[in-house]
Amino acid sequence: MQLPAQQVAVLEAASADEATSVDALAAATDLPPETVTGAAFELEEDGLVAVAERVDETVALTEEGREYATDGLPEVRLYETALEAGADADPVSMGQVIGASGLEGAQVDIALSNYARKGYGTIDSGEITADPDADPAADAEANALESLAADGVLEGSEDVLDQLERRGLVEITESTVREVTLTDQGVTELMAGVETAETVGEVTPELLTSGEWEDVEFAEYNVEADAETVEGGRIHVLREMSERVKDVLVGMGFEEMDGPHADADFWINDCLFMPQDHPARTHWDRFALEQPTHIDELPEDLVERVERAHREGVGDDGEGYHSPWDEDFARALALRGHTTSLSTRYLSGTEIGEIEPPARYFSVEKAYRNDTLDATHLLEFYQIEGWVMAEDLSVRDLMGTFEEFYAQFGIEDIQFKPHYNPYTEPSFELFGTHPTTGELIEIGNSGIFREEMLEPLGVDCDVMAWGLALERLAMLTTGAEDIRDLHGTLADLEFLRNAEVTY
Ligand SMILES: N[C@@H](Cc1ccccc1)C(=O)O
Repeated sequence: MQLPAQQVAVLEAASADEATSVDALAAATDLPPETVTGAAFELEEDGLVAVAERVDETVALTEEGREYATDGLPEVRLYETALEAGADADPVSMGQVIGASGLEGAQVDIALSNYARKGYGTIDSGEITADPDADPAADAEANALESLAADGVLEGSEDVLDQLERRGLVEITESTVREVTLTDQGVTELMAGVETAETVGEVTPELLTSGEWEDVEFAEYNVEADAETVEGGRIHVLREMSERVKDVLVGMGFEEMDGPHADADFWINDCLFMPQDHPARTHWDRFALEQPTHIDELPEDLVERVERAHREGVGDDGEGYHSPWDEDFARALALRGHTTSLSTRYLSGTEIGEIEPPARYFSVEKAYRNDTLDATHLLEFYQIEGWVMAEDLSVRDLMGTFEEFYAQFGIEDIQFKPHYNPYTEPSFELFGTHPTTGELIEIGNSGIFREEMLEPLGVDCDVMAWGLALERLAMLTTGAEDIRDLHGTLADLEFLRNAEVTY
């Protein structure tokens, strides 16, 4: 009989006595596994082979699992230290045992939450006891970890495996394994002689113009064959997040602001009543521009009013810093350290003319700071800037706006902390709880703009305002624990492929 080349290869590599896996056949035939699978199904249809399927579980230690396999499970370490401290006789202070155990950070919680569950002892009102009969050598979880680390073989029951998976110490992956065995008919055909039929995988212009297509045999498609996973492109999760934030704010009645990334210090700081000798205005914190160094145009009358506010203060009592002020310093260009520069531009009337209350504006744009890169800081990040201009605004309005905004992302537990900004009074920092670590993370800064800032800008009603961090919001909604997983060179591709913007 005649068969396509791949089928002949698989048929010849398969055995009647034992089942051969697709991977083994792929190695033997030098064909990709998906081609072998396709050929095997074709052969099965012709009754020449039997294809059996099973699901294989592979268990691998996670980084944390590997760590515990070497150092011991935190609860076992706690137990051993408790024994040394004599907690098998009398209760001992927890602080003392934890200190002596060398357990740190999250490991302390892990130790405590597993200690009593596994019968190592009790923990009650700050004191710990150790059950003298407990036996760490018989700890099924520890033994399973050890055997996995030593020879990749898991010893232990399904329950232990489940528990280890729940604790994030092992990762279980399932894969379908297909095995091929020759049937009697296959053996008969092989003995009678199987030849390779030339088959054609696709129609080419040459086949069509030469008319050869009429005589060739076409390979059949098998839509069930496993194929290589093709990762398509997608919109970056931060971009999606930013689009979603914009939708939410537009839905709340806000209009969008737009403006330069590199801007005069005048708009970034001076209009915010930030004294020119403020520490955030030193070259340590800002990215200055080398070329051009200064802005060309600033509205003269506004410059004059801002200078007066800095030098003489504002209001009847002339309160303020009475600090020196230099126009050349204000004209210097830098990458904006916050997008509040857009707010000052709009509030001053220079962008779209005088704005009448009630009005609401926002932007979701990049800001740049010479910070130290860590799990919650990037050198460039997105700020969700916003402000509301109206008569008689209060802190309740500010808090209510945040509650309404964050609730749309499923965040219902924001917390406020009194804060200080040179340009707002009162001021509040906002915090949210990280969904997996439970840590409070700062997600924004806000307040009610001071008269010293608003008067020179020509605004004579209340303005409440904020700058929220888009990446931090994304950490709360996606569960990313490190801002660098979201973007930058260390970003985890697997995470970026799968992360969803929830709301
Ligand atoms: N500019 C502030 C945020 C803010 C804007 C407006 C009012 C109050 C605070 C920051 O970057 O942290």
